[in-house]
Amino acid sequence: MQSNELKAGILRMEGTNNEEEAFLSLRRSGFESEYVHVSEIGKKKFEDYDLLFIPGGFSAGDYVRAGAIFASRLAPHINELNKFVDSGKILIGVCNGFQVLSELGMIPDTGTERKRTMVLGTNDSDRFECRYTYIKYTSKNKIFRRHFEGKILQVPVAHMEGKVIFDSKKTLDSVIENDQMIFQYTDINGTDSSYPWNPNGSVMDIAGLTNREGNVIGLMPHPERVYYGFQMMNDGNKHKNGTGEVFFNSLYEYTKKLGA
Ligand SMILES: NC(=O)CC[C@H](N)C(=O)O
Repeated sequence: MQSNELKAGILRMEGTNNEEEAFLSLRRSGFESEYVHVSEIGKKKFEDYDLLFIPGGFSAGDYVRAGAIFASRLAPHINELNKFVDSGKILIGVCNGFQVLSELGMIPDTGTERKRTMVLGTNDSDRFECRYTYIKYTSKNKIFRRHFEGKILQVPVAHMEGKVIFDSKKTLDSVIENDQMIFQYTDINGTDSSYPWNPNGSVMDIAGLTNREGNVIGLMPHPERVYYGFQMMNDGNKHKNGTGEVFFNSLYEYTKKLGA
């Protein structure tokens, strides 16, 4: 019997450590989740999934650079991955997953052909930053707009290499012009973004970026770690729902509409 459920594939390899939170979050929001180890690609085909998720962690021990080895394991399948993205489906990377997408040159994708134009460098603090942050949703990206427009969200970060650095001003200008800056770090009021609000020193306080079309998403904070309200930090506000629930519901709603 064929399943009518929307299927999310969670890519993983040795050292990914957020796949279970991603698996459960995707499932709670309606997807049928399935792990795809990099060694299974080919046997499991990207085109059989409705969304692909690259989770956080320390793939290959962060050797070379965080995400570099994971990206090199995906590089032989880049045509298939590009086809997946060109079909309009969502490819999303969180933290180590964002590092992988940046290494692959899939974000911010400003050229006519995908080539690398950014890195996620070592945090300005030279430390692993593991704590709650606030991010604001400033873009008009259609996936999250309905729920997040004008909102400030609490989401935790846990990374050492999260500082967005572009290769040129031209890339930054193009990112702004194409509305690719999806999340920016801020304080709780949306006014201050100096350290520690911006945990890594990212240019323009960037916490999340998309490709030009808006369906490849990379972000450093971890919405899968705050699916429920009780996982949120007590900051005086009543967090009935976790940021993650709304985030993953948005992914589901968008994917469902795509297939309709
Ligand atoms: N939580 C994570 O995905 C960690 C990301 C990466 N290993 C870093 O420290 O930069």
